[in-house]
Amino acid sequence: MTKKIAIIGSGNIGISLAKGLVKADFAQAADITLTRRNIDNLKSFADAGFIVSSDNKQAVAAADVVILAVLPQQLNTVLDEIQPSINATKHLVISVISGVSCAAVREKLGDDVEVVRVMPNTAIAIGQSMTCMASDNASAENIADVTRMFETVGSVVKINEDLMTSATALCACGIAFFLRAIRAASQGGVEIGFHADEALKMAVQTAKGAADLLLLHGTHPESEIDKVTSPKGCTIAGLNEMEHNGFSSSLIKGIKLSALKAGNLYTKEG
Ligand SMILES: NC(=O)C1=CN([C@@H]2O[C@H](COP(=O)(O)OP(=O)(O)OC[C@H]3O[C@@H](n4cnc5c(N)ncnc54)[C@H](OP(=O)(O)O)[C@@H]3O)[C@@H](O)[C@H]2O)C=CC1
Ligand SMILES: O=C(O)[C@@H]1CCC=N1
Repeated sequence: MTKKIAIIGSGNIGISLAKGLVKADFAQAADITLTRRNIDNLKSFADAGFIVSSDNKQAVAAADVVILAVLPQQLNTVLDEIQPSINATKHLVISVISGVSCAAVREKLGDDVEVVRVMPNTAIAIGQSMTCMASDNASAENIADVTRMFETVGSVVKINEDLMTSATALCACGIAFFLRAIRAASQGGVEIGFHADEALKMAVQTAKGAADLLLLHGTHPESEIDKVTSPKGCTIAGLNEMEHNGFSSSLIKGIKLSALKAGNLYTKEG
């Protein structure tokens, strides 16, 4: 039997996940219920065959897998609301919410509920997510199921739960960091003579090539950089100028601050 999925909180990441699961043929749209308070914003998804609803309790009651995807500050209201509809023997709860432990979810939903915490990124919509996963009580079977689910929409790494906020910064926020780097490169491209659209296309393909070199060769970035930097050449001149201006340092500092912030997004009191 196909498992029914309820995505509670269908905003940026909930929708990206739903699209990715359908695109990867992991689920049919009709097996996924999308909830949010303002369902007018989900009209195109209803048209595409998803079930859309503002009734979280009903969505949970009809589901086998409950995916929590509201903002951390919206979570307590949702947990209080769905708690009476949760059945520990039936439901597997998956939370994508930053900074909220499996134990904190169980504190509201019940001690015997299996909870898996996952941290995908928005590239999940195109099957290219880097998803980190942790649980302190899910069965091996449920862990394997969740791994399979998220492997259909990208790569999955199982980590210790205490590293989940670090994973949030590096992988989930990381999408924005690399996108900003691409934007900056395209802005540089405009200054040196290209129209904005062609500069962006060139920067995007160059970034993709860099990532693919590492993925396909399995090499370290510096060894690929060594192949680009001709002695007395223009690459090393540009790279060193960037480093003098704090390129690596600013990326590292940004990731550290994001990780710190990710750990402080939620309070039990709401
Ligand atoms: N965006 C990202 O790249 C990633 C986000 N995350 C995590 O995912 C979670 C969601 O983030 P994101 O998608 O960006 O945020 P959004 O604000 O885009 O989505 C949250 C959604 O929750 C809905 N919502 C709020 N309250 C309720 C409620 N009581 N019942 C049902 N739905 C509700 C909102 O819609 P409405 O107001 O209509 O109810 C909104 O659509 C966060 O906890 C974040 O930490 C994790 C990984 C990556
Ligand atoms: O910015 C945020 O808080 C969320 C969590 C990770 C990505 N977006």
